[in-house]
Amino acid sequence: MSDAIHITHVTVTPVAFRDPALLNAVGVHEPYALRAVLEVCTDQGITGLGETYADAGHLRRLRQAADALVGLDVHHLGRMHAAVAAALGGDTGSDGHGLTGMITSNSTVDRVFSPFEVACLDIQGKAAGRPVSDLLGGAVRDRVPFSAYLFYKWAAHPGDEPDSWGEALGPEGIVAQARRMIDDYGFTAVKLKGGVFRPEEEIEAVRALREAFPGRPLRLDPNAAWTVETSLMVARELDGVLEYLEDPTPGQEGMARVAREASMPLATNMCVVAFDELKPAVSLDAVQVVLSDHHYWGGLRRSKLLAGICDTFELGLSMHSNSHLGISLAAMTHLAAATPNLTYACDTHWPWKTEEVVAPGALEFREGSVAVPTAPGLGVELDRDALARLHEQYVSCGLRDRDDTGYMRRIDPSYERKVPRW
Ligand SMILES: O=C([O-])[C@@H](O)[C@@H](O)[C@H](O)[C@@H](O)C(=O)[O-]
Ligand SMILES: [Mg+2]
Repeated sequence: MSDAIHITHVTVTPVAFRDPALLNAVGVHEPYALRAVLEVCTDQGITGLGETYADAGHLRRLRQAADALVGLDVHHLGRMHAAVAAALGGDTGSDGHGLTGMITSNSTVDRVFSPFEVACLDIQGKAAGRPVSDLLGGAVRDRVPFSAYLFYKWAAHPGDEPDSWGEALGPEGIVAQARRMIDDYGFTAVKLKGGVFRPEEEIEAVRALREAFPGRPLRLDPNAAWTVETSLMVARELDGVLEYLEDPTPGQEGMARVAREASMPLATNMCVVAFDELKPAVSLDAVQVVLSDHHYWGGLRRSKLLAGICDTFELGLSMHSNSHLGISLAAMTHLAAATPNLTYACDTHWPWKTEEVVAPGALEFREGSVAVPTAPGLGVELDRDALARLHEQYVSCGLRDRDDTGYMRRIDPSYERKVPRW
């Protein structure tokens, strides 16, 4: 029998990496995206990696949880989850940026536990000489497909030089962006982040994508910017064009009203974001596709539990993404590879990023997909110089919470966050 592997200490390093001026329903991305890199160290000398959000409250909770996990065996994930819950003692996080739905004390525990779980699976895999996908039941696919993730965007952050993507504020810019993303990465599915302009303009952009890329699955996600009536209008206009319509309107009741009449499935990463939201969603038939995300569903094994529930209730399963780095991409890839009913191309913000903390080579896009790493654990290694540089950038950039609305209001003081807006 293999030995216990005890956690001796955990390092939590916040980092900031450059992010373009991407527009969404609540404002615009700030010049830096924040992430936290976790290194879980053990008495066997094996270290595991995790990656998560780095908003100030979340960082504080990560550190509280880290102290409570010292001494536990990395195989005892259930005890670790309980230890995190006890350490947080009902402390509940908040969704300041308004893009990820309701946060409860249970879902806060899942959010905090997630990167520790990923790091412990990395350690278990390294100790056993097996990739993380094997610990999740084994890969059912060797490559994981991802979708192109298009954004309306400004050419630059105010005062900066234009980035290499340039401006995209209408159909022409969006089609050009899609073309480059498809040429560079080979994506086969395409998602447009909407909720930025009037719905008629976004319908036009989706139609332009359909014309430019016939046969490719298309998605539109306005992050609940529309009323039920507007959502139904868009659903009628894009009948036969969208693979799924993501979070057109706020709340399960509203989504259910849209779902009753829309021809395409509705997907969500806003109104079903925790286990206790599944039962009402199923009873209401509010959504047909759940976008999983191990960062808030409590890690990779609890995301597999979500997959089982979706399978049982005949819900489709796709994968959500925020701005992220390579540790997260590795975890997402292992999870998707080992989840048979994850049949949609996963979201990723990957192409928007120009800086990284993992050493190059382990994760490459080809034909829109990433090969599942076969090395033990997650199969990625930290680039320590890059980690130090991006940590310095975190210290000097001054950002401590994601605040797309606040940043937009600094540029346009008349900007208001409205849900729904149209
Ligand atoms: O990065 C963004 O602006 C996205 O809107 C992100 O925050 C969302 O959580 C996400 O991509 C989504 O699918 O809603
Ligand atoms: Mg979404």
